[in-house]
Amino acid sequence: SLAQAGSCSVSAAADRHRSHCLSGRAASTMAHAVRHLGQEEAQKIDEELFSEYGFSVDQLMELAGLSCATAVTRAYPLSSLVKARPSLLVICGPGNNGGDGLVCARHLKLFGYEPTVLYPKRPSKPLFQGLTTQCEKMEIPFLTDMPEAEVIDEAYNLVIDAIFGFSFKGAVREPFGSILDVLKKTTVPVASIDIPSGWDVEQGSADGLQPDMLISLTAPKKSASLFRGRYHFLGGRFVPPALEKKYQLRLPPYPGTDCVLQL
Ligand SMILES: NC(=O)C1=CN([C@@H]2O[C@H](COP(=O)(O)OP(=O)(O)OC[C@H]3O[C@@H](n4cnc5c(N)ncnc54)[C@H](O)[C@@H]3O)[C@@H](O)[C@H]2O)[C@H](O)CC1
Ligand SMILES: [K+]
Repeated sequence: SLAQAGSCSVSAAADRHRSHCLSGRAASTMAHAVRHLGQEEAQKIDEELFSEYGFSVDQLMELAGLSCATAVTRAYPLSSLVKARPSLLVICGPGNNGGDGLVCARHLKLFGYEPTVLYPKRPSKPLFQGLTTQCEKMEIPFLTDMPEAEVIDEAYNLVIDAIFGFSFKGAVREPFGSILDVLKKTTVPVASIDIPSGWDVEQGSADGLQPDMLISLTAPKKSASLFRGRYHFLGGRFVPPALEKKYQLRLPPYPGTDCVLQL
């Protein structure tokens, strides 16, 4: 309200809640602030980070995965988990979204969680082999099959969906169609990395997965406006200002040294 707006000061704590503290007009301006990217645009920015800006995939994947682990820890701190063990299931797909999932699992293990990974389609590239070895050496178990929905609800506090990101297109192919069908039947919260898997990157999916959390990387994609879960975070604090300006991303300022921001 306007009365609240007058009493709000700009501080790190207020930063996260600033849209509640602004006047109606300013708040609606804020709502338009972060740009939502189309699929081709997201892929173009990604490509430019590698070609023009000299980043390697490994670098950005490490920062993306660390952001995801940090955001998950913010939304579901160890003290909030309902099961006796801090168990999580991380489902990784065949592309870079799956790679983010492996990095996220490794950091979550370092943060005190007990992640288990399902990684049914593994690319032969050294990057993904390395990330798999790192998880195995961290004593993160890998499942051979997708468990039934009831087993997931019984065994895990949370599922991390790292199946598809911004390059997903068309009808879901196996084995991921069956995996997503099971995931839709589970009642434990799902945290999706970058895109809720199975959603069209721009149009979403009316009968698709409905995650409790979405971690948008670099900038939210168009379908993020249809996200109805409790937690929407932005991560991937690696965008050079010149690139942000070129694509008019209008990213909200990350507080202090944080690598994530709740939207
Ligand atoms: N710039 C950034 O923000 C970074 C984001 N990262 C993450 O990378 C993904 C995008 O990765 P990419 O490899 O381009 O694609 P995906 O992981 O989305 O998936 C490609 C993978 O999936 C297969 N596939 C596509 N459609 C289908 C389908 N209908 N059925 C089955 N399989 C499908 C395709 O064949 C490929 O194998 C981004 O979202 C972020 O999570 C980087 O980690 C860092 C930079
Ligand atoms: K995903």
